[in-house]
Amino acid sequence: MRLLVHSARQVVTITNEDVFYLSGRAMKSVEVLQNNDDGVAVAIDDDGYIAAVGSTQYVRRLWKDDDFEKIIDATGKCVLPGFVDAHTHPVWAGDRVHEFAMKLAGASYLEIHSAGGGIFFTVDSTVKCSSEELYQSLKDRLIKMLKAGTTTVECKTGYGLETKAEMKLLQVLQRAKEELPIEISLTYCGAHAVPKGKTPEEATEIIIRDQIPRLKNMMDQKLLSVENIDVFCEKGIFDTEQSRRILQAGKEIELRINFHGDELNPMKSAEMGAELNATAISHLEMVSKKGIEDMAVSGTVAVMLPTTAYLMKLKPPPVHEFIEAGVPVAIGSDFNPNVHCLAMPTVMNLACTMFGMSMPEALIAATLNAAASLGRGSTHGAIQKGRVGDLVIINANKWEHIIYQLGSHQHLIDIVVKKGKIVYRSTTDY
Ligand SMILES: N=CN[C@@H](CCC(=O)O)C(=O)O
Ligand SMILES: [Zn+2]
Repeated sequence: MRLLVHSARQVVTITNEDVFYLSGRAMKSVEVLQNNDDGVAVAIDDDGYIAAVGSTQYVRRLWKDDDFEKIIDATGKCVLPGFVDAHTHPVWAGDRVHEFAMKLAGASYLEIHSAGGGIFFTVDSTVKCSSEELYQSLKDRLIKMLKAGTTTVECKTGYGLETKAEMKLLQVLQRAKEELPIEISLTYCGAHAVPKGKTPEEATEIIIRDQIPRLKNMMDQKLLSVENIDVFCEKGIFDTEQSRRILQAGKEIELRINFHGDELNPMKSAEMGAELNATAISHLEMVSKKGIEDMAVSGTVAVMLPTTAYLMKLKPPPVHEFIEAGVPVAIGSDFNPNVHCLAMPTVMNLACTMFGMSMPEALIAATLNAAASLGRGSTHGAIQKGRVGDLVIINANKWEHIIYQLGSHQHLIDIVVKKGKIVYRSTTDY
């Protein structure tokens, strides 16, 4: 056995049902094991999967202490599933702190983008960097995410745009996937913006005729393992029909559809995504009622991004309409040079304060439902026998502190476990 965590004050299992996600009324509460005698324990096997969860006495009867490679005494602490960040753009160079100042002074995101800033500024800085430089900054960001409790993260390309540069970003992410202890779900997002000097139609053709076939070729040669395809479906970027063609081409090479839609303008992205059986759609501030209904039917996950709405002062998306309609709602940090947030505890706090979510809703959105948005709803995001042994152990006697104590996750997170291995321990930092 790889790991025993025992005597915890609480273990938040999320659910005891055999489900891939939670929605509707089932999001109102999370399953918490608490035992006032000798606390609660989790045992993780040699392959990194959860072998047992229950009272410390029960779990300790199943094995001898000598059977475990490592034992953690979690007396007085709470154990949660590792967080799953459903949406990030982590590989880029050149910060945009100057644009933050412009936005504070009133400039809008699309104004900055149309004037050649925004994504274009980042692309210009990124393409000048070597793969090694990009890898080192990516690694630094991913390790910070891990220390903030994220054990699985969706990572997009999108700051290369041209074919060669996009393939380079995919390779940098692939290296991180192979070398780092955080699990990565890799997303190809060549359609993040229309490269300068091209029309959206020309860019769409290049993506379909050149980039996607190259991607397939590299995947066939096992040089890349990309899981998802993304596009920025937005007025002035890729329209809904161009987005549909790109996503369909990705689907044909067996990528899951997971894209940006209905953010700044109503685009009927949700309706289009549901038609294509998208796994997930992000943002959705401007979604229509029909779009919500269609996503409920197709089982598409709605990925809400509270940091973006906060920074850009967007109208909050209709989170409760999604939940009541039966759509699985997830959250993500949307880490990118526009929104510099690496920590899911902060995202959960903003989901509550900005979007009116309850703490159980925010935690489910940051674990099981985020896992579902990455095709991992049956294996990640909950502490159940047979699921991956990803844990966050916090120095608090009630799990809600991880959301309530805004900006304090560094002080609360004691240990992060990925597949039964300790990948971060706060004491080693001091
Ligand atoms: N909307 C498109 N992509 C990002 C922003 C990327 C950028 O501004 O660099 C987002 O999700 O918010
Ligand atoms: Zn994004």
